Amino acid sequence: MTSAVYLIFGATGDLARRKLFPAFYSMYRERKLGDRFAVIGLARRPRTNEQFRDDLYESIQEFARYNVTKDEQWDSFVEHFHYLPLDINNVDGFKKLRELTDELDGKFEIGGNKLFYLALSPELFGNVSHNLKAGGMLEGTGWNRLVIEKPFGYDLPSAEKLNAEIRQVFDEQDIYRIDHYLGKEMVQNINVVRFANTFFEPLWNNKYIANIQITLSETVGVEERGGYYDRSGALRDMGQNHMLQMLAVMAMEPPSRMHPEDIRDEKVKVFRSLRGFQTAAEVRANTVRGQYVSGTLKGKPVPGYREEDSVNPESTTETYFAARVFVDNFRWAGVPFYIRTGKRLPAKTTEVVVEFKNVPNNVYLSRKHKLEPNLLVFRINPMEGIYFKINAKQPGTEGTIIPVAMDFCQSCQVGLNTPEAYERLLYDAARGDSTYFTRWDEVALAWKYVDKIASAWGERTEDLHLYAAGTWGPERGQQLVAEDGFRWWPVQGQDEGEVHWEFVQR
Ligand SMILES: NC(=O)C1=CN([C@@H]2O[C@H](COP(=O)(O)OP(=O)(O)OC[C@H]3O[C@@H](n4cnc5c(N)ncnc54)[C@H](OP(=O)(O)O)[C@@H]3O)[C@@H](O)[C@H]2O)C=CC1
Ligand SMILES: O=C1O[C@H](COP(=O)(O)O)[C@@H](O)[C@H](O)[C@H]1O
Repeated sequence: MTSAVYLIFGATGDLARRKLFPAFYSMYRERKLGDRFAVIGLARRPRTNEQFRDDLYESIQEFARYNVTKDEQWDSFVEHFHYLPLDINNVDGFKKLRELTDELDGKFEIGGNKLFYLALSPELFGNVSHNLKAGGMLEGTGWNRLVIEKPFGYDLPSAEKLNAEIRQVFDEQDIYRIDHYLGKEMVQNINVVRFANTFFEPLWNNKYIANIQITLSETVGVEERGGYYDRSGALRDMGQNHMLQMLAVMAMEPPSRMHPEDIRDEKVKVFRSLRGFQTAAEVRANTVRGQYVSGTLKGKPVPGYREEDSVNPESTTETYFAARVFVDNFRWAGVPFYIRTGKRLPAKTTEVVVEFKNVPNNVYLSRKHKLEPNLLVFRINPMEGIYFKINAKQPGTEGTIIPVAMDFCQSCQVGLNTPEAYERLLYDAARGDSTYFTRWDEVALAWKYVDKIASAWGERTEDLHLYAAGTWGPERGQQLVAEDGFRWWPVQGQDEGEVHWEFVQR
């Protein structure tokens, strides 16, 4: 349990409401916060403490994992929450902030530790850092940590600028860059499955693995987020961060110890080994971008991307992105990693599928049995589990071979109520554990890789493939995998009952 004053910049915003406040409540209920903490909500609009606490209650009621009622437990939780109107661009406000922080620090016996959470648009990050220093917020005893949200820049040059601004004030070790996928239970489980079991690691290489597929599909459209998304697109919104991070976790070498820097060093080696694209033609051959047009999802008609209110009606921003990625090192030479993500796809799901090579000599071929490859599937989100597909004899037959599943359904056992990524990450930042936050060199290398794609795409728009909402993206996305003799394995989503592992006996 760590004592700290949590300063939430952007406390009236969507992220704070949907993720951060519910995370505080769960941490409190699970006794991870203890009693020596305070939370100061900061934003420009005026709010009294009472109004802020009412907003807090509503957000927890709507989004938290625990039920909440206005009882004694609530009273003792909410007394830790305070609000201060503050314009980040005005340093004078930071003096008041210092006074309130000191007052709460004394009242709750915190000892000077401060965690600054920037739930803000990234253009404000530099000014906040500067004014935190100028306003005297970083002086005194205890630690000061900065938690920042994605997107971390728009490309490598803008990310470098942002980083330089922040680094004028904070050391790298005190900066916690959020990639909330790293906070997901099953992403963290990938390392455990890989490094705590005897039978996966010997197979984890190009001798036995044919390809790895990472799918991050969403049923939601862009809705009211067009202001941000239309400038970003799927490649920057998901590809540069969540998808490449998951790829790195799958591909990294075992670290010598489970120390944050050792783990991040191994991920950096993966990023350095990514085969960068040299020409626009290479980019076109290995990537696909698409944009949804109107279609039907879950039986309901939905508008196309360009028809969304918050989007430019002539937008060429991609809402779907797929790529064939190679990690040019000893372990992975020749193994394609296929990654894809899209909005308005038929299912909300994140899955990582490892497709193994077939046995070297199929002794069953004479019986006309084409063996299905073994699959190991990490089901990340929203269902959580690990799934293994193997070939077995169908009972009662002369030797008919069928694929069967070994299915560890984590969410069936512990429910969908496992800690949310934000809870875990907030807790880790407060404890000073940066394992599941991205280090600057990872972020920079990921931008370097993605920038090549973005700039090749920027040169032409002819290859923006349109796909109907409710489908699995453009046909070209299927071809990308088929060209290598593979296919996307169907993923299991929560939203679409018809999407399932149709070839597996459950
Ligand atoms: N929402 C989400 O689910 C996710 C968000 N993110 C990232 O988190 C960050 C915040 O996103 P989100 O909450 O959606 O954004 P919102 O636009 O909903 O909130 C922005 C917040 O910033 C405050 N703010 C804006 N300007 C100032 C200023 N000059 N001084 C003080 N406060 C200011 C606003 O309050 P006020 O107007 O009162 O000043 C508001 O509280 C972004 O970087 C976003 O990309 C990342 C992943 C998911
Ligand atoms: O970072 C983002 O992630 C969400 C998807 O997150 P999930 O945890 O719900 O899978 C995505 O909708 C959003 O566009 C992106 O900014």
